Amino acid sequence: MPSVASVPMPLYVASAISVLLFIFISFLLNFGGKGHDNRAVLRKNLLRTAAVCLIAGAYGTEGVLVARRPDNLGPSPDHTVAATYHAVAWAAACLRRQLVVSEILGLATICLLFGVPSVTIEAVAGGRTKEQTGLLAVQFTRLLLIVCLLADCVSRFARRKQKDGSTEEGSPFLSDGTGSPSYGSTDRLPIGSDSTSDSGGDDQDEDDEDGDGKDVRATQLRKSGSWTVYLQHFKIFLPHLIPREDPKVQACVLLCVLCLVGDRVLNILVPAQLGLIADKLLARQLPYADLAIYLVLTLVHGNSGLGMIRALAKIPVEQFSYRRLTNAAFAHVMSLAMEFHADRDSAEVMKAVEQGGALTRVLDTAMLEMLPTVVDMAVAFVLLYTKFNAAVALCMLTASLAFLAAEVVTSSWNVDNRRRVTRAERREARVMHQAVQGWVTVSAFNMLAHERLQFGNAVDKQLAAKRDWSRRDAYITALSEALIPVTFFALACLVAHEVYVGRASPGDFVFLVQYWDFLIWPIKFLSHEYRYLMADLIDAERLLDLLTTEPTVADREGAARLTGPVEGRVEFDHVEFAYGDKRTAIHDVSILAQPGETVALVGTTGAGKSTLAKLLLRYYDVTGGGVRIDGQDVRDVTQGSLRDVIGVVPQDPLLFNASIMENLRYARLAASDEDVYEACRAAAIHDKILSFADGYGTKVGEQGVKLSGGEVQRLAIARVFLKDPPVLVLDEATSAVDTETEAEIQAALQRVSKRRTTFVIAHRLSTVVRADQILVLHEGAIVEKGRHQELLDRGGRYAALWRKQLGGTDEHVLVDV
Ligand SMILES: Nc1ncnc2c1ncn2[C@@H]1O[C@H](COP(=O)(O)OP(=O)(O)OP(=O)(O)O)[C@@H](O)[C@H]1O
Repeated sequence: MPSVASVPMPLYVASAISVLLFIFISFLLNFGGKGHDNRAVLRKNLLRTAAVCLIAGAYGTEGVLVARRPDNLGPSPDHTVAATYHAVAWAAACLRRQLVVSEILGLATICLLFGVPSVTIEAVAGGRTKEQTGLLAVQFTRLLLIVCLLADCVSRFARRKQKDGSTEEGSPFLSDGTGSPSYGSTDRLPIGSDSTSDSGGDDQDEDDEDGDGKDVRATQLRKSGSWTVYLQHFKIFLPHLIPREDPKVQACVLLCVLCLVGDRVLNILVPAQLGLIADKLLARQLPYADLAIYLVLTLVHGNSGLGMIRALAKIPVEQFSYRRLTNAAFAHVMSLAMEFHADRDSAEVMKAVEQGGALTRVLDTAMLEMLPTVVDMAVAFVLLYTKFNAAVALCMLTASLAFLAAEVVTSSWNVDNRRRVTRAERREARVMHQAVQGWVTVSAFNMLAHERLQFGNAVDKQLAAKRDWSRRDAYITALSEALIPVTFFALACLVAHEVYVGRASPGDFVFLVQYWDFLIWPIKFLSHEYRYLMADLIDAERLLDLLTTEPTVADREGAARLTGPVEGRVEFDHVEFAYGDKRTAIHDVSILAQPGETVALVGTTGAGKSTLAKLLLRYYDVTGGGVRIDGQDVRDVTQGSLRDVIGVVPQDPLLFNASIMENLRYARLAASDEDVYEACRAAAIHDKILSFADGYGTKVGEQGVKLSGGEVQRLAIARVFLKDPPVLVLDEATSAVDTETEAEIQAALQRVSKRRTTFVIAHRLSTVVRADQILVLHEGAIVEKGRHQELLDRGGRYAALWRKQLGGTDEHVLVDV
């Protein structure tokens, strides 16, 4: 007699797994979201709520009816388990404040997919008992309700589509319109911004202040919504983490994967072998041979076998990510424009790059640790299902997913604390860097105690943040790990029952005990890794911020090199410029410097002289007009080729903490020793260098602190001589030398400037009297223009400046002119 038992049991198991996975994935996608926008929810009215409740009730009834079915109809635990899973899923949907369209659609589809075939099989089977007919009626009613609900969802979706017209047509149903795979929430809670976070609000604000508002992007990231949306921001790191073009690293990844596969096989073989030994012992046989096999298997399985090979193969994989990521971060930071560097604290930038290094573990963690664990769970499911029954397998799967879900929830409780830690670390680095770098100022003002206090506070803050994070981490670990013995207890009860009823042997129980270790360890590891992966991502937020910062000055697509040989005709054509939102720094400035001419820029402090030099070097782009060299706009040529033809002696030249020779060669790496000596002679510093104990090998200290201001300036001039560019910018190049040395350098400068266009920025007017043009700047505009004598004759601003300097007033008087 055909009976309900003719429905294939795997159909029920598959349906239970589908519903379980659907709920889990739906949870993952939704977690962190504040809610769903109108398009994604069905208003919860009485009819719909009643329909969902009835479906849940129908599944519950089906479960009870099947469980209580008389034995002669064939016990069907899989059917009962599947019905229970569905009942719970629908009950959970009913308990939500809103009915989410995607969830209803997903659940209904799964139910129809598995429900229709099973009900059809049961319906066509003849000779039903009264109970079977009752069960069929329940199932049929349930299917009808589901179809109605599905139709309701679809019609609502269609109505919505009509209303929204094309706007929604293009967007995926589950999308929030931003292309993100979320459920369409627009206003989401920041990840981890739960009310239970113990990071005090005040502290938070204070820390944000520490960031000087530079955490804007990180804040945007946090506010971006659920963690799936959040993770998408990190896509830009993928090329640096995946070894697409490196066969050696690819081979190592493959080796790791093979080790993992071997590991998974041994995960089963080792406990199976132990089960075999237990069975032999119970049968009073001596299992020496099996014990020897067990020994070999465990040796291969452990850290002295596959573990060691994997550890060795992982080294190049980790180094690959580190190399790519840090090089990319360094190159990007260095390619950013002056605006960025003027705005950021260098210590913080360095710390951000260092913190971002945590991402190098991502490939390792995601590919080599987390992915295999998912495979482990699938293998364990099949194994437990074939060895025992669906209940045992589903119990394991449910517990694992619940464990992971708990991890996702609990980890989010600590996200704010982690952000506080990274911010506090960056602040600590900044305070230390500023104090160490500014040691001279600190000690000159006798502020050592103050700096110690500042640093101490920064350290305390960092430790307090870390303490909060670690404490919460310990609570989270304790909470999530409490699930482990509970799961083992449930599994052990189920297997013990199977042994008791004779469907499994005691050896199978031993198998479970050993296999449990292999199974739970990766799951524990997975959740642990998830937590640390989130921490790594938080640490890398500022690096992400840096890497996504567009340079404000960049080479145009296909920009050519400045074509040469460059004669040095420099033209400022009605140039306008302002720093950020500040008031105009340069206003309608036009200058034409013919090749070989010397143009002097004089004027009050803050008049805009150095700014003009920065515009020539294209550290900033003009906001109006244009700057041209030999008729080529500096914005149309590559920055590299532009800076190759300009030599600068800045107001405060920076020397690297290396030998004098190395510092000089920085201008031209291929320069011979004789070229360097020649340049130094021209800059009147050669004899001085030879008088040092180590001559050209003398270390200059950080920023050249071991040299006098005049010596540093002359070395900077020598560097430019060595570079030998067609255009020179001397920004107060001789301000720090005595009158005698200045005369020497001036003579040298005149010699070299004969062949090149030179811009001289000077406060000391005696240095510019021979200039071909003298431009007097005032508040960003040229107010006077001419040669020295012409300007004196005019009796204007320049003449007044000149008189004051002749009168013996010091340079500071110029500030007030
Ligand atoms: N990075 C910057 N961001 C914002 N404003 C700036 C920046 N650099 C300079 N400024 C402002 O632009 C104006 C012109 O500065 P600039 O350095 O060109 O003056 P200067 O004539 O060279 O002065 P000095 O003779 O003292 O060197 C000043 O008011 C200055 O405060």
